[in-house]
Amino acid sequence: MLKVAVTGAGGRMGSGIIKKILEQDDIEVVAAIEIPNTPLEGKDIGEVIGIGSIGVKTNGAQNLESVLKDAKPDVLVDFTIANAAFETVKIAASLGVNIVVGTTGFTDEQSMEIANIVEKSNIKAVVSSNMAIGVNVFFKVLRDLTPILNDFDIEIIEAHHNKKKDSPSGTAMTAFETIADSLERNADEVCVYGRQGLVGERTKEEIGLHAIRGGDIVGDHTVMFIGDGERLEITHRAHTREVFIAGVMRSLRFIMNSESGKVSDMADVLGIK
Ligand SMILES: NC(=O)C1=CN([C@@H]2O[C@H](COP(=O)(O)OP(=O)(O)OC[C@H]3O[C@@H](n4cnc5c(N)ncnc54)[C@H](OP(=O)(O)O)[C@@H]3O)[C@@H](O)[C@H]2O)C=CC1
Ligand SMILES: O=C(O)C1=N[C@H](C(=O)O)C[C@H](O)C1
Repeated sequence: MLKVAVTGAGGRMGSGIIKKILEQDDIEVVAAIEIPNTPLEGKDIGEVIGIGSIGVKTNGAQNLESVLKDAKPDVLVDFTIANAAFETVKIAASLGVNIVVGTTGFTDEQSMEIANIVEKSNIKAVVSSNMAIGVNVFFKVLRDLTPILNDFDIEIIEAHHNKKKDSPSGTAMTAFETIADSLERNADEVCVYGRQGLVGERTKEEIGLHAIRGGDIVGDHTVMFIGDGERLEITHRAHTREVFIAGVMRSLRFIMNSESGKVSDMADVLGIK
């Protein structure tokens, strides 16, 4: 049985992951962690997420280290916010707990530090801005397509629900980095976040990133390749969080056989590198 701790256990993704794990024969939830000093402390997480008692208490993240020492999970799954996830990764790694991280909004420095921590502590890790199969095929298509359309103007648009805290989405940032990398452009120099005011004509190199927020949109991403007289648009739309949760289940089954000391991504999990 694979033992899993979930941080952000009461959130949209965390609660969905716990519900899905309960349907699996080979995976179990052994710890549920919420924000530090949560008023939910001590309550059964099943009651908190509306499915009735499952025999796992909710803990505040201020006790993360002792909770992990007691519960001894094989893997910690984190869908929270970047600064919290960064601290959680440090604690999990120091205890030799493997990690599946879907949280987005890390700075470049945090992402690099996570890779260093994983290497130094020799844990196993899957980190991905988007766990949906379709999005990871979308990234692969972008990698193949971009060099062919290298003289087209490229713009990225993402749309998400009105509760999302980070912007642009992690997926849009991964798409941007994939494209900039394929074109051998310096990501810091070519990134343009939205446009406002007298910005002048568009440069050939720039890549625009635009974020829409509203209602209950689960997650849409479009890359527009715009030429003179034609344009090609590649779009992925998530209709339900179940697609991300399915990716987490695949990651959990993949991780224990993955390489230690290295951050794997969903392309590794799906075998589409
Ligand atoms: N990789 C992927 O496929 C996907 C990634 N995501 C990403 O996952 C993250 C979470 O998204 P979502 O579930 O919608 O967000 P939610 O806000 O619904 O859930 C986040 C949860 O984490 C809790 N939390 C905050 N800080 C801590 C902490 N220090 N320790 C433990 N729990 C904490 C929050 O509590 P409180 O509400 O009280 O602050 C909340 O319950 C985002 O970064 C999002 O972009 C989302 C979907 C798919
Ligand atoms: O916050 C969300 O909801 C999502 N976040 C991820 C991101 O930032 O890319 C993945 C997905 O789009 C949903």
